[in-house]
Amino acid sequence: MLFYILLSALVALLVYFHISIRYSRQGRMLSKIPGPFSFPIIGSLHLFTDRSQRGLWITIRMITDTWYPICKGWAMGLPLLSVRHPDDLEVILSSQKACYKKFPYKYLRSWLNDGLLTNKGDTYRARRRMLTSAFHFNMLRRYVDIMNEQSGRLMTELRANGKEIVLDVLPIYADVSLNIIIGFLQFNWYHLTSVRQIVIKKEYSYFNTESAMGIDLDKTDKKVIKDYKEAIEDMGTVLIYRMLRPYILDWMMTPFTEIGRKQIHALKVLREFTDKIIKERRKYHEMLGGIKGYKEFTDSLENQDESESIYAIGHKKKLPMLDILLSAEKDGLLDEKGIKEEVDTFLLGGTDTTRMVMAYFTMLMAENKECQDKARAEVCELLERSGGKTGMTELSQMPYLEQCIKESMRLYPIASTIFRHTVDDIQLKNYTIPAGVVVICHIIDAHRDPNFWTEPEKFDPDRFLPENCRHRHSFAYLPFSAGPRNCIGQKFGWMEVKAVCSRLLYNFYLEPIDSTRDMQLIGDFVLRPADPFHTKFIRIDRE
Ligand code: HEM
Repeated sequence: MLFYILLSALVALLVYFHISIRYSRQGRMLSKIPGPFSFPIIGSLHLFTDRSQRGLWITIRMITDTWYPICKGWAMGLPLLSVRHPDDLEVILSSQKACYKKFPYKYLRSWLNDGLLTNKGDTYRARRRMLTSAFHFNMLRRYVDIMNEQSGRLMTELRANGKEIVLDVLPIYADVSLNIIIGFLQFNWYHLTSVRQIVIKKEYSYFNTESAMGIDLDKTDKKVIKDYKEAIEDMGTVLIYRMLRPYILDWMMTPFTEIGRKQIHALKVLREFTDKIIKERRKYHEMLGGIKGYKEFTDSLENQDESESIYAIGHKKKLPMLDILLSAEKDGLLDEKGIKEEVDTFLLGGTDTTRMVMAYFTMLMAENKECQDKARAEVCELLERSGGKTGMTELSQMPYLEQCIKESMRLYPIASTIFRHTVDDIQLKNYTIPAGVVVICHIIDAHRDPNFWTEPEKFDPDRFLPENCRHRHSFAYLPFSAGPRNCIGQKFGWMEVKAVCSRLLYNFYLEPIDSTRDMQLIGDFVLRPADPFHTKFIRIDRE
């Protein structure tokens, strides 16, 4: 008897839950938008029968193609709206009413907390303003040296493989991108000249000069970096797992489940890595007499003389990323937790992204020989004069290489899908959407929409000739997103990718082994191939 009473109560509760959601103002507004059939409670989750990462990718593509250009869905009471048309993307990404992030970014909060990627409101705006100065042109100029050094080192390693070698391109760029971002955070040692500083760097650098700056990773660092990369991959798996099972709440991520154990272990590794980077930088400043406050630093920016030496401690005019955070801490604008959140965020935002852009560029150059030769001719003309190095001047004079990278990022946008949460009603092209909806922005579908790109599957860098871009919808191409929450690191990432890709073409001919036509894609933090992808590298020997 008791069983039947409880069962009836449960059914009544579920019916109430269903009616109160679907027939609310929000539900009624969404009902006008087309979409797949939604069952009570589970909504459209029944479509996701294959819950692997491959299955997820295929189902989502099926949904966005079938219900072009907009569709709604439900998942355990959560209203979802899928958009891909540039007009709708423009409204969503430009709107202050939709610059919030909840699902699925909330699954990253156990790691990134209030870091820039996951934060919102006034704290977000204050931090974004503060961190923007790390990407000032004068700072970017200095980072070029790190990029040069790192890409040179990668080429030396690749060249040591012999005249010809077939490699899986996916892991190739992992170390170079991680080392460059550590260099960006710490800006260690590079431009420090005093003897005292050189002694300090040897004694106190956890990521000693060799590892952080990439001359030679020693064994300890290699293990640390391998574990770190695996932990990021594990967090990607956790993210997808939880996106498909929104009923799993944070408190359920315990050591008693496999997925809980995976997250706990990954977070431990990620935290240790970040703590070490911060600890090392603190020690460095202690040795040099302490860091200035943020206010003193920003005041001095006002009167900056471009030619001035900016690196000697005590005379800083611009700071590397981690020093901005430490100086903000000194002025009470940020605490230790905030520093960690931003370091974690930048490590995530700045490694897998650039690394995968380089990988797709390599695959596509190998498959498109004419474009490869043309880009190489441009690069060689510049690099033969500079002794193989890429300074700011060289990087600004590679228009065709840029077109090739842009076209790679069109076909394979690293952030293929991003999400926003509406906090007010918003008028899209054909529908008004209510507050409280998760908007899924399918950037990859906009990049391959035949209404905006002729023969969208074809690799054609000439699409990015200035005369061909002029009349294109400005939201048909969004590799770095757009609007108030666009990529803060785009100039840095763009420079890094050019530095590495130009050196690649200068050092190697590329030939296809696997084909991008057969490549199965999956998406977690970034868009990746599901399987290894092989390309042949043929060394170019010069006198
Ligand atoms: C070529 C490589 C890169 C691509 C394609 C890329 C793409 C993107 C995209 C599409 C977003 C928006 C994500 C969203 O709304 O969910 C984003 C955000 C972000 N990116 Fe990048 N990114 C790249 C490189 C970098 C680098 C090198 C850094 C750091 C140095 C970085 C740091 C960030 C951060 C912190 C955010 C969050 C910004 C905010 O919400 O205010 N990215 N990136």
